Amino acid sequence: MSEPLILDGAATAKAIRAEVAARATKLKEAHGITPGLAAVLAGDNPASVTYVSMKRKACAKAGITSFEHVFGADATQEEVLACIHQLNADPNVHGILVQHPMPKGLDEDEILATVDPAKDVDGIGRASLGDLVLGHPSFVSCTPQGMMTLLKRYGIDPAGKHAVVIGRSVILGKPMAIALLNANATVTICHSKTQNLAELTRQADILVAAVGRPELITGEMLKPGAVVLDAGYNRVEGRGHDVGDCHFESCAAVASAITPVPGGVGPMTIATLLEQTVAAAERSVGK
Ligand SMILES: Nc1nc(=O)c2c([nH]1)NC[C@@H]1CN(c3ccc(C(=O)N[C@@H](CCC(=O)O)C(=O)O)cc3)C=[N+]21
Repeated sequence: MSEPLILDGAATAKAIRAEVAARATKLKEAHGITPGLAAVLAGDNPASVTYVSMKRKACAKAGITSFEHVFGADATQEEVLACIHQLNADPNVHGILVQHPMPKGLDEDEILATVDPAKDVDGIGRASLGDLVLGHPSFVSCTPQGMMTLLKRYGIDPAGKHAVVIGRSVILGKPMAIALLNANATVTICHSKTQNLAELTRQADILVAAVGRPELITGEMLKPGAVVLDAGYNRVEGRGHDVGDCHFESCAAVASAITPVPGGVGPMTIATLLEQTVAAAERSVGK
């Protein structure tokens, strides 16, 4: 097999962020508004803290104002809900991101359901997920949407392909499976109780790894020529950067196209969040 196509999420995200910045400038000039994104964080999950700080920097560069509401791990449901209500009512806030996972003791479902659907730029509230299932998506969970954008920009059409999604989380595996189905793929969803995982992954024309198990997927589990999208970001002791759910070298030897970690799916997640925030601000002025 020749060298695979590297699906360069970092470069693609950079192009999207430039488009977002131009749209933000236009909103400012035409309507005098600056898009605003609020992050609500509780507890000190290290991945969440990293993500919120990356998001803050990306917003600043794209001309989006960011707001942060940080609670301790002992925050009460009432405090967090009061914060969401306040953000729903704030005209300077066009997007609200509730950092997942919320600490145990908080009812994350209720918190997400309280976010105004018009501001659910992270796409994981009931209304957004329902719209995705109905086939007329409003805001889509950022990581799946980022992967779909990457496929589109590289001219990879899922229609008629067998897509195998590993993982069934509400922010990743489930919405990715639905998005691929909406794009006319034949979709199989695998998870921790799946038997004969390798037998299924070997049938994948498009393989999406979204389980949070470092290097679970190896080259011998792939069909030659598969397109591999790795949404994993695992902290592994002794490795200088996050490690994906796929073993890169062995997978790259078999795949026709593959996302690296870092520099693949991660940057697309942030670019999508910015894109959907600008879209929310545009909709708020009726564009
Ligand atoms: N409501 C919610 N929505 C999320 O989208 C969400 C979340 N909660 N909780 C945490 C995870 C984590 N996440 C990442 C985003 C970008 C990178 C990313 O850009 N990573 C860089 C590497 C960054 C570095 O380590 O310097 C890369 O892959 O190139 C990683 C992880 C979004 N998440």
